[in-house]
Formats: sequence, C-alpha cells, structure tokens
Amino acid sequence: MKILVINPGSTSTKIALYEKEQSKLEKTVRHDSEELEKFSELADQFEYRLGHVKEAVQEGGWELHELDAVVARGGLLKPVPGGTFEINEKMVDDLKKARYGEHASNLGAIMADSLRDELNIPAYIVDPVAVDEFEEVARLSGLKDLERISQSHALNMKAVAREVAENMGKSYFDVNLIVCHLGSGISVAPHKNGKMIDVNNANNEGPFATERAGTLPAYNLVRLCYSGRYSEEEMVKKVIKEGGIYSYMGTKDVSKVEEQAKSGDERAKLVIDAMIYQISKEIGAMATVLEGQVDAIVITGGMANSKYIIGKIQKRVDFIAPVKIVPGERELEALALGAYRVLSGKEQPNIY
Ligand SMILES: Nc1ncnc2c1ncn2[C@@H]1O[C@H](COP(=O)(O)OP(=O)(O)O)[C@@H](O)[C@H]1O
Ligand SMILES: CCCC(=O)OP(=O)(O)O
Repeated sequence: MKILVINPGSTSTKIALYEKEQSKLEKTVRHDSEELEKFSELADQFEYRLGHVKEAVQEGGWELHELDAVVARGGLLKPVPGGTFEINEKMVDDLKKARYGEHASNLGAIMADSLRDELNIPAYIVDPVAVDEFEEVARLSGLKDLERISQSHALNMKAVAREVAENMGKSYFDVNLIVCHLGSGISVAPHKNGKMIDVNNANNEGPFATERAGTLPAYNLVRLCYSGRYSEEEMVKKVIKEGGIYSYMGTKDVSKVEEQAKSGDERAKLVIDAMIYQISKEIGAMATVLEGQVDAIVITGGMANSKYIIGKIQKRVDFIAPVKIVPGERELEALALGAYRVLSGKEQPNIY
C-alpha cells in the first residue's frame, strides 16, 4: 500500500513516501522568504508546491498512478477533535476561502484533494492545526467579543508526546506533559491525560517566535492599528509573517542569529534571550494549568536543535519537571500512520 505524505509549513514543504508503515523517502524542500514573496496570496503557491510534491514522487521511483492514498497536514479549520479526517468538499471550501485564517498548512488538504481528483484515491488529514480539546475555562480571553481559539502544532505535539510517554513506560493517556513546539511559530501546551487542554494560539498569542509576534500589549496594538500608518493587510503581515525574530533581526534563520550572538552582537543576544525568556514564562504558566502535576516538559521543533536555546530554557524551567528534548518533528510519520490506521481498518475516519 503506497501512501504519499505532504506537509506544507511556513518555510518548507516536507514530503514522504510510505509503504504501509515504512518510510521509503523523506524530502524537505526549503522555501526562502524571497521565493515565497513572489506569490501575493498563499493560494497562489498551490501549483509551485504541488510541483515539488510530484517531483518527489518521481525521485522515490514511484509513478503517481501507483499511489493508494494521500495524506496531508490539516490547516486552520473549524475546531475539531484529534484524529484522522477524510478530506471533503466542505473542508476544502473552508480552506480555500481561509474561513478560519491563513496558514501554509491550509495548502495541505487543498493539494491532497487535487491529487485525489486526479488519481481517484482516498485523501486524509490527521490532527490538524485546528484540534481543540480546551477546557471551558481556557476559552475566555478577557473580552467577550474575542474567544480564545485553539490553533497549534497539534500533529507534532501529540506524536512526540506519545513517543515520550512510551519511553517513560507509560501511555500518553496516563501522563501530564507540557509540550513546546519551537518552529516558525511556537506552541506551548499542557497535555493532561491525552488531551491538549490549553495552548497559546501559535498565530495569535504566547512567546514571540521566528516570524510571529505572539502576545502584544493590547492597548498599544489598537493604537498602532488606527494610527493610519498601516493597512489591515500590513498589520496582519506584521504580526504573523514579519514579527518575532524577523522583526528585530531581519532574518528567519535562528541559527544565524545565534551565531551573531555568539560572536558578540549584543542586539542578537538580547533578542534570542528574550524569546527564550518568553518561552520559559509560558511553560511556567502552563504548569499552573496542570496544578503543578507535571511528569515532563517536552521540547521539540526545529529550534530544539539549538543547544544554546535548549540549555537556557532548561535552566529556567527544570525546577518544574524533567526536560526531554525531541529535536525536529515527527509530522510525516504521524500523518502516514494516521492514514494507515484508517486504510487498514483499525480506525474509522472522522467526517468534517
Ligand atoms: N540547529 C538549529 N539551531 C537554531 N535554530 C534552528 C536550528 N534548526 C532549525 N532552526 C530553526 O527552527 C525554525 C524552523 O523550525 P521548523 O519546526 O522546521 O519550522 P516550521 O514551523 O516552519 O515547520 C527556524 O526558525 C529555524 O531557524
Ligand atoms: C498556526 C499554528 C501552526 C504553525 O504555526 O505552524 P508553523 O510553525 O509551521 O508555521
């Protein structure tokens, strides 16, 4: 059984070919900012990213018509529980219209849907960005017009949390973890007995990240929006694509900023240390959500490759619980296994 896996992220498209549960090829196509800036709308990246996906299938020595299924990262959808979902018309319509917001992951189901039509094969998403397992108390923001919305790196956080729990000789459903995904966006989530009961919205709140502004001073933000200096579109770009490290340093490459800091650039050091400070504060806050009953703090994502970042976070938070590091991500595997569970009849797919 041949499964094509597609994971569009903000700075990359990751592609894998799976034969049942076995990975046969994994490829990461990096997209630098200049390359993506050629497309004015996210939807315009469709042909370009799909071209890379088709090329990877050929590189793996497979023909498109040999594929039995396609699975992709799910994007900003209506709030849904965790699990595998069949891609359907309603889902693709919501994503094409960006009804719940714009994010690169929206392209996953759109590309998979087009391959489903072309090849007449089933198409799925697994644990999309919109997974919502919030406790009711987590939904209030402080302003009745604005509800807090769960949008996070649910796919990787859940896959890594299962792996860490297993390594601790326990089930994911029997542990309390604080999982931090440090990527282009940052998610910090308390996972209580297998449910992600809160998370900073990675597009909207929490620590600043590579390109996200995170939580901002609300009153001053309103004043900036109405200052006449920026259009709505410019403000959205500022907080989602040009905030965080990029806003201060003009690059989205955190390892470059780290090198600058190490070679004596005071500004670079301050910026990277401020991000670390905010991540650690968020972990502390999430420890209170779990009332201090934390079995482990898990740090994952691209930035978990950095010894500098990990070491400094660890110093601030290891009084709470042991810190486990899982660099990179397990998203491709989690997608393939989620699709295979359905294809092999072990699980029923959810309907959107
Ligand atoms: N060795 C490293 N040291 C520091 N930062 C790193 C390292 N490797 C990757 N990163 C950073 O991780 C981020 C990308 O993480 P990733 O999880 O791949 O992101 P995405 O959310 O785009 O999928 C980028 O900001 C990149 O600079
Ligand atoms: C919107 C939550 C998911 C997210 O931020 O993903 P990336 O880090 O891949 O942009």
